[in-house]
Amino acid sequence: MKDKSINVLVLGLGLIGGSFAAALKAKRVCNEVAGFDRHRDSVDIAVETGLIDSPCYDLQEGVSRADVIMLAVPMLAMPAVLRQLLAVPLEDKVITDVGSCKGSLVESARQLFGEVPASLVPGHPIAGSEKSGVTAAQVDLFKGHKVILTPLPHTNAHAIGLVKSLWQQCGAHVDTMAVAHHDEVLALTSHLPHFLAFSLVDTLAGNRENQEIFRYAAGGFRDFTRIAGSDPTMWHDIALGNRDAVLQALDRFTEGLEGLRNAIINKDSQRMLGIFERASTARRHFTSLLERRAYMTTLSDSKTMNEVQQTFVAQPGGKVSGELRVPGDKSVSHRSIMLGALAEGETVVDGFLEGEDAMATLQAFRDMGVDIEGPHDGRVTIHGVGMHGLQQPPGPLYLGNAGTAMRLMSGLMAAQSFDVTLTGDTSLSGRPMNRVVKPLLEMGAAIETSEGGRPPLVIKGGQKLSGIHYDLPVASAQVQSCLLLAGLYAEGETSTVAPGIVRDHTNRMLSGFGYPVAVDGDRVSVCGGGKLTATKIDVPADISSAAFFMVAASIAEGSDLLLPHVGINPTRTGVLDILRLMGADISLSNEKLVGGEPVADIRVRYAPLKGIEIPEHLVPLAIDEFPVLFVAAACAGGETILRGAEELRVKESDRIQAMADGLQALGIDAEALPDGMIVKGGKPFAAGTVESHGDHRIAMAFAVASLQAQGVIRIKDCANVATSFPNFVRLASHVGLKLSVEGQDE
Ligand SMILES: O=C(O)C1=C[C@@H](OP(=O)(O)O)[C@@H](O)[C@H](O)C1
Ligand SMILES: C=C(OP(=O)(O)O)C(=O)O
Repeated sequence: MKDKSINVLVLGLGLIGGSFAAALKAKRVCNEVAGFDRHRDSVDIAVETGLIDSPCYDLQEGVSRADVIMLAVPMLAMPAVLRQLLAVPLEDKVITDVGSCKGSLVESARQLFGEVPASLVPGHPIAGSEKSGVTAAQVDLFKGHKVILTPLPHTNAHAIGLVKSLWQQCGAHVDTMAVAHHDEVLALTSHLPHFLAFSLVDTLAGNRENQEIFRYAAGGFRDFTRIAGSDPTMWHDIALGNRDAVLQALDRFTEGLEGLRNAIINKDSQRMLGIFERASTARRHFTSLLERRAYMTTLSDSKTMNEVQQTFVAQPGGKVSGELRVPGDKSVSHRSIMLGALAEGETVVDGFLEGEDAMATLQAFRDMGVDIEGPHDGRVTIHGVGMHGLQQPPGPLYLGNAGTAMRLMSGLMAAQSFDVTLTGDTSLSGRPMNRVVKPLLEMGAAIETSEGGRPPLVIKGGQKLSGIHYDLPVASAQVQSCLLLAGLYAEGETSTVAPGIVRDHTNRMLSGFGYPVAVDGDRVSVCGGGKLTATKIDVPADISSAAFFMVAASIAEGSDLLLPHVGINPTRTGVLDILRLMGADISLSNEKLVGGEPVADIRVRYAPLKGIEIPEHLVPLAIDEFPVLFVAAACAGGETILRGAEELRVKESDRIQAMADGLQALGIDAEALPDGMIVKGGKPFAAGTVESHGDHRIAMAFAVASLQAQGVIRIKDCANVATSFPNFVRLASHVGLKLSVEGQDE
């Protein structure tokens, strides 16, 4: 908005009102930013310190000049201020506020005005501080923070747009929520922690030993109680303004605390460790999710306040050498949690992938009441609850970026006795789910999707499933696995036939857990009603992660790299076959079977590559490796043609388009086909900037390209690399890539 004709009046020049005025004034987007406060001093200070353009000492006169009136007074003062506004002709003036509870404001407005004015846009910036008053105001208080607007169905769209754009001018990200939902969410995430902090400090301060306590109070006390220094009046108002939701939150907390107290009384170590482990990983999991990506993306498609656009900066040239153990296999890690949770007994998993995708699955099962210890150095211990032991999670299960988690879990969740909703980030929310929903409905499941068969999946529990035979229309291991997992609970036999070879980790692992699986040619089936027995799982290094370094070593002269303990399950080795057809020098040693999965050490040495027509039957065997194989193709002499790979268009991004665009941006002749690509290779990559579209494999593929580049390659939006390959930059740099990360670039 650059509407210089707008006059804004801020009523209440405390921390929030003062900062809002200061940010708007600094941006020079309004004709005038005026300020009123019942303490005249505050108005004078706001003028002296340049927070506002002009002072307002007469409320009625100020209101009559304003187009937008921002109510930034303490919550319990809101009704009185609204009453004063009643006396002024408001015409089409937009009114908004910053109160922490929206229900009470809306109710006051309804009582005073008869109905809530269409020009009232309730708002709440999530950016406070334990400091208060006009002197604490800061021009950048809202920068990068979230503001939640809670308009009513009849709120004027122009008014919403205007308020939204003012907040955006202050640097905030704006989300929209329903009033009641806002109050419930804030009661849990903000109000409850504040009341606990006040109560803890008050309790300790009243203790006879208080001197000693405060003298020796260490980091834990400091961290937990910082917010107890907040403005008492404000929090008094919030307690009363959001009383019902706050009481519910306090009750939930008291119940949890009582559980912990009992565990301590009974010396119930498993219970205690369960609580601590769940909390500690949930904290880490959510911190990493919230710091970098979509938070409640289903509520709004805007990006979050914390969305950090990581950019990889790859310097040109170099080679790769030495030894590199890449992280654990993602497919096996997901499945180990799912089957371990449903097994009877304790399953120990080693080599677990501590990437965000697998951690999302782990967190989801914790949310369903499964005690899971770790990961500690790749080890996870799952205390299985048996086939019918999962509990209803407290809310939707958030699966981040992980398609595998959502598709496989939809099969399991369809068969539970409780309702559950599966959600994901922006990328996952755009991926097709009808491929699993359709056959699950045939089995008797009750599932609703969003428009076009997209997530969230709302799954109704208590359905009786019956086995079916299903011919998969696409060669998808996720669809096949989903049906086999649902089949564990279905009456009779569930059988599948895929139109090509798909990864078979589910069958192998089911057998490892003692569940009979019949494999007859391309037909795979299970009968429902059996049980899983806990086992030990050794997760091999992920061949899909190793693939980046196989290509790296193949394209950079002088390279010689050893990748130990990589999974070489024959349903995953398409990348080895394709690279060998292109002339790569790859040798395998130390081949063995660990926990039902074949592994080997893979040595790759530089060799000149040639373009090939990629045999179509290899497509499902290398489905995740094409981004980096396109980089190999660009370095190979001649033309490489891929067809029959339309599935690449519905991965974390449209991988055909994303790679073709990126290759072209780096000067490579790449033509996107509906189901593949033609790459004319043989010349180095030019310097340039490419978009990864938040897709981990696109980001890592272009990092590898830098080895053959003439200048710096900048790769945008790389935070999702952590979904499948934690520590990629460190490990890649260790073997020779010249890679660094630029923080926030926008
Ligand atoms: O079953 C699995 O673990 C996976 C199957 C593949 O997906 P599709 O089944 O969609 O091909 C693959 O792309 C994904 O990364 C993991
Ligand atoms: C497609 C992928 O994963 P998912 O489907 O689990 O998101 C991948 O890792 O390349």
